[in-house]
Amino acid sequence: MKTKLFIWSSTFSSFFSSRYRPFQSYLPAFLPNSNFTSTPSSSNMPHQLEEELFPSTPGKIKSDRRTFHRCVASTSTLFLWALFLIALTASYLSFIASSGSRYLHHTSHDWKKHVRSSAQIHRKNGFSVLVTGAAGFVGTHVSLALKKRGDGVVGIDNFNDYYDPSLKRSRRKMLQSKNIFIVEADINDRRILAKLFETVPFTHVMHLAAQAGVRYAMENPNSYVHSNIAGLVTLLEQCKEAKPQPSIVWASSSSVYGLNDKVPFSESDRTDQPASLYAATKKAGEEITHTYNHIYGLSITGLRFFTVYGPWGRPDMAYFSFTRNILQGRPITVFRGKDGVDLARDFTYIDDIVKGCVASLDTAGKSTGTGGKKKGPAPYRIYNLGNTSPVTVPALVGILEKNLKTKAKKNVVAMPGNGDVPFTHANISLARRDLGYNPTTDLPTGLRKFVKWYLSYYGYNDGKDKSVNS
Ligand SMILES: O=C(O)[C@H]1O[C@H](OP(=O)(O)OP(=O)(O)OC[C@H]2O[C@@H](n3ccc(=O)[nH]c3=O)[C@H](O)[C@@H]2O)[C@H](O)[C@@H](O)[C@H]1O
Repeated sequence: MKTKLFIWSSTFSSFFSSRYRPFQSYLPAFLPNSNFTSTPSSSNMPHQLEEELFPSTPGKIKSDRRTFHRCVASTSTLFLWALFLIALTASYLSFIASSGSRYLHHTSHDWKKHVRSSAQIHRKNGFSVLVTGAAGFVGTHVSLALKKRGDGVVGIDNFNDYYDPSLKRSRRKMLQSKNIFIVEADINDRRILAKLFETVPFTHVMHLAAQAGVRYAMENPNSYVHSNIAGLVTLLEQCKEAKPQPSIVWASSSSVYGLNDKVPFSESDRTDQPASLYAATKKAGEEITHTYNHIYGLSITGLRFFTVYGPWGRPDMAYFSFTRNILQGRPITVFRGKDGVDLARDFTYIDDIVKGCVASLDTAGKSTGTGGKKKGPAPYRIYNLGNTSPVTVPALVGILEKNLKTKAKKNVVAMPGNGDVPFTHANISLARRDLGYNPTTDLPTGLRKFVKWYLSYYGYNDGKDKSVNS
């Protein structure tokens, strides 16, 4: 708060002094002994002489009356500025008060009761898991799977509007019906994180909160730094201090392979040539988590997800927006690579991803530190979670057309230089070996399930289309 006030006052005063330099030069007119003058050379000069030597309008000598009028005008402007400053301070204080009350709300007796009940474990040797991004696509599915088998699950999500927040609220409703409580807060909020860890000794953190989307990074780069870098560090700081330290499994991305063209992509391949800021922040996340593993003994597992799709998915992704446009008779834009080559993705169905996440939690191994002190080496792992069979984007459109029984209006354009990569293809041998990961859903099967969900969720089955703003 002190820092904020300082920034405020210094911004205001520098603005004020640059804006009101002319006003300062009039002050000596009614404060004869004042040293508050704008021209250093004039500090010891009689007022009349100064006016003659430095008239405000070159070539003209000002009359006393004009000076007087300006003084009056400037005094009233100063008064208006003072009012403005008071209003600004009042609104700042009310903002502080409201965020304080949000914090109090979050830490109330009722809040703790909800958190504890949600974290309750209902199986032998079960986990209590903090799921960040729990109202997100993968977060929702993983939370449900953990709860179903008897683990305690508490969610945290900031419900931002990167895509339609009403979809996130519907997911939350579904989780609530299974007694999964989601705290509405940003992972950058240290106080709330501290309260959560104070309330529950989490055994694991499933960190899925992130600013997703490859192309949006050109529109809003700072949101990636805020969530994927700053948010990650805030969370790790909390985890490192926790007693006991939780084991952490988190979502990296296939995009870290960037311009790598060795296929299929293996974990040991180059990841130092990201093609987008999104990819760069995920790669940075891998380095940052390594540091926390090395210094503080946090057990870390990073999962490189390959274009995850399915029911309750993300409206910003191609399969989702294509479905919406096809149903509404609107055109879709299909990107094509260099020399007319089709783009391809190793599309991975959500249920397979969930199995990979849960297996990662099960095999994570313990963190070794406590209260910020490392006691010995802890596991640091990275796995690809893909499907191992890339499909081209036109083939994806074909499958959707078949399921929707509607032809798409396609605009085929060259892939813009906006962070996209031409193809992805996962080598999943490591995940198979260590996690028993074995994807079983191909794209036609997965998209059939997605379309079924989409039609029902957006009311097509009752003849309504609620997806216009999705
Ligand atoms: O694996 C990941 O790490 C990432 O996967 C996902 O990124 P992508 O693989 O780029 O998925 P997605 O946008 O669905 O585009 C799919 C294909 O459609 C093409 N595409 C896209 C839009 C469009 O209008 N036209 C088009 O042809 C496009 O060129 C591409 O070839 C996640 O969004 C991201 O958050 C991250 O998790």
